[in-house]
Amino acid sequence: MTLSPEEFSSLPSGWSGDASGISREFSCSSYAAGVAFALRVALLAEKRDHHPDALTIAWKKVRVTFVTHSAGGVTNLDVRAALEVNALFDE
Ligand SMILES: C[C@H](O)[C@H](O)[C@H]1CNC2=NC(N)=NC(=O)C2=N1
Repeated sequence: MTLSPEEFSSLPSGWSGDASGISREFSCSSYAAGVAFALRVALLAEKRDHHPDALTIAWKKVRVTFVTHSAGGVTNLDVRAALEVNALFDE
């Protein structure tokens, strides 16, 4: 089931979006730290079998976007993934 408007207003810290996906941009201490973080996001996604729609590495920044492709919108799977990515970043 896709998120209700109320659920969109209480996304995990730093995340925003709409029915097309939720995203957060993470600031990293260096380009290499960003690449390492993106790899950890990718490995988590493999473990959970829930993958970012987009995982973009830029200079000292990583942007992560989730949407549940099979549901055609944002679901609790995406919110759970966002929380886990936040926890990875905060480790
Ligand atoms: C077969 C496999 O479980 C599916 O293709 C999974 C993989 N990862 C996925 N990730 C996301 N974000 N949405 C999906 O619908 C999805 N489907």
